[in-house]
Amino acid sequence: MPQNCVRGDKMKGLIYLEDGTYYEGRGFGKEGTCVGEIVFNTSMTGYQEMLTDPSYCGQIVNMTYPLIGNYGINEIENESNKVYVKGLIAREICTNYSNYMASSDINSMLVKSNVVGVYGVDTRSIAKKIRDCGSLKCVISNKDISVSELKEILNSTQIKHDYMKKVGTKTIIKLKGEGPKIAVIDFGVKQNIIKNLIDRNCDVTILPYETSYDEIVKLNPDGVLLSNGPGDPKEAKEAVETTKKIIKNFPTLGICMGHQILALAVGGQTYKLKYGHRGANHGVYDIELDKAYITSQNHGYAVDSKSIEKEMIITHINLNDMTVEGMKHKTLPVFSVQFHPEGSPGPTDTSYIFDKFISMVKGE
Ligand SMILES: NC(=O)CC[C@H](N)C(=O)O
Repeated sequence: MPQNCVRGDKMKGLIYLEDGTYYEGRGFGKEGTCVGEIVFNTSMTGYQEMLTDPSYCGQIVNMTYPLIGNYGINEIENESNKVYVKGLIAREICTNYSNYMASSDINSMLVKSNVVGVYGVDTRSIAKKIRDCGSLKCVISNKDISVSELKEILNSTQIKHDYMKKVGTKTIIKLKGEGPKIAVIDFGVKQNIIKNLIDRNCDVTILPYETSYDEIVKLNPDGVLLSNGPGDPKEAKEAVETTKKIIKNFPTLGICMGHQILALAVGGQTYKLKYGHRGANHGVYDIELDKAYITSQNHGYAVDSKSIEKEMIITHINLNDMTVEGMKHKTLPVFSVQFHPEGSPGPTDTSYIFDKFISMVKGE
């Protein structure tokens, strides 16, 4: 059993936010300094899924749950084959894990993946700060560095918004199955979305997000899934154009980024939320089923409800802030959700979304 000692027990850790606030803690993970958008996640578990979720690409994640690492890192709960989170902030880090599945600890994972970590700070007060100020640019470091040096780094570093290019498959991946042929447009797809399709016997083809409409037609899929992914949906201009054609000809499901791209494709608008939704217990109301669900969420943008009214019907709303969580097309077999029906981390109570999609694809 590894000892509960983080390599950085003596390592300094500093967080500096663009409004001038700074926090002193200790360092862990890879020794270094990184700049990114700071976001907070309120899940009590699921740090491994979060670290490997491509939708977090470029972001520094502040975990409000006070103990991170206690069940270790395993070979199974990866949402991709890389750590995409840029930096990690925790109240307390545990490397003395206790779990039969674990084969490594969170500190080793961050070191191996070149990810900077800071712990020993009040992550709940940081979350409150983000809630008050809205989305913030941030720099964290576990090097021997001063606050004024960090400020300088923050001001001189521009955050590049090219995350979509960094994630997702670059080649076509085929996963044979006996059921419906599903083409997944990969904006940074989570493995558990693919797993949900495979569990339903689908024949899955994962396509780079820049795949042309003609190439999709050649595959002759029974349905198309627009995946989750990082960044601003408005940057996926070509994908929006391709989606306009896809929805006229194929049953389509959009998840998270896919939902936002679908909104843009029907002439709607998306906007940046003040501080986003990231957690495993966001209440969502399914209007058609008259039922509330606890969902897993990770998004910083949302669909403007008024802007989609002409083409779409709103099917789900967020019970905290009443933002759009799901919609369906008025005439075409096309629908989408902002939350994550695959959970991971989080409840899988809304996995009925996948069943609904498969039924739709089969024309049931
Ligand atoms: N998980 C996702 O697909 C996130 C979508 C988009 N990048 C957002 O932050 O809103």
